[in-house]
Amino acid sequence: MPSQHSCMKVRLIINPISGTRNKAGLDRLVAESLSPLGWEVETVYTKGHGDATRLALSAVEKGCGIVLAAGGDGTINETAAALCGTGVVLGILPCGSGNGLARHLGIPIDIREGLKVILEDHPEDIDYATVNDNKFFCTFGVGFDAAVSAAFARKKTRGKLTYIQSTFETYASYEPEYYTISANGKKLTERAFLVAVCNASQYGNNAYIAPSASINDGLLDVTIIHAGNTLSTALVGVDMMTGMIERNMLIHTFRTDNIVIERERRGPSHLDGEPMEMADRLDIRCHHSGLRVFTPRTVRPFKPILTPVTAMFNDFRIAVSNIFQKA
Ligand SMILES: Nc1ncnc2c1ncn2[C@@H]1O[C@H](COP(=O)(O)OP(=O)(O)OP(=O)(O)O)[C@@H](O)[C@H]1O
Repeated sequence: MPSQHSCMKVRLIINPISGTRNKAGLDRLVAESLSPLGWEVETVYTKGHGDATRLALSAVEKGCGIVLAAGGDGTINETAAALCGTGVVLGILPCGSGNGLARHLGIPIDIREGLKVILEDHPEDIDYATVNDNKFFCTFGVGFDAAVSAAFARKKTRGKLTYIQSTFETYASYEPEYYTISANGKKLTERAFLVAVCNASQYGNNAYIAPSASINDGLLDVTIIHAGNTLSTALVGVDMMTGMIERNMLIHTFRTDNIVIERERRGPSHLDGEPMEMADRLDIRCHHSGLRVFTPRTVRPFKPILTPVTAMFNDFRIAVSNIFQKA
């Protein structure tokens, strides 16, 4: 198969604890699947937080032209952070619990199908963003979503069911906070359930917090969920899972290439689903076309209800087949 990246040195970074999928034999599966491209694939494993950045940086230094990351949004974030502006192409093999960036880009969650995207050899430049110099590629948030990320990180198990459990547990005791938001020459202060700044359309697990977001428009989609009562806030969740959040009365959305969020004190936030304690002032910027990623040549356009429901059935099918497959 002719490839613009033939004879390329490739590093495969695997996070063994991401998601619930068994990773035994994944290195062999990747090497076999990509053998038609003639790439020299070296596999390394992460041992803890920050490892994927270190391993991706050393891959760049060694002259690798491609780095493949097998994990969830945390692993993709750490890997991609080292590749921004280098021209080295990131390949995403979704093995996480949420897989928000992969889902946004239309990369199949089935790993064998995901490998076909790499075989298509179709790299594309996408935007990324920074919050006080920390990079994110999918979503950043303060408020309820940050609290859920922190709760999820404390759990001993991973996967979609643990996310759902963390969401309900957090919801039971969550209190909205005040935020002052400055963007596009305007300033507003309000008590919000959450403020999400989105480079991509979803948190992961088909939770569409910004269904219209484009990842290569040089802009971030901001979704503010106003503080409401228990029922109206629960309905936001339903609209988010069906891709209909923009029509919800509790939502305020806009686009910008930079935004400042101020809160009363430093506190929880999340970057691509990874919890992080951050400052009271959050300076967020979009960096246009800063990362090169393998993407599918064709992606079906997003359709409310249809796209999320199809994805949900597909996830179920993959979960069942993963039970019977080793890798
Ligand atoms: N060997 C390891 N042991 C424990 N933690 C690890 C290891 N390697 C990486 N990590 C950390 O695991 C965390 C979770 O990884 P990741 O986000 O990829 O999976 P996930 O949370 O299951 O998926 P998603 O982010 O899509 O929901 C990251 O913070 C990462 O730094």
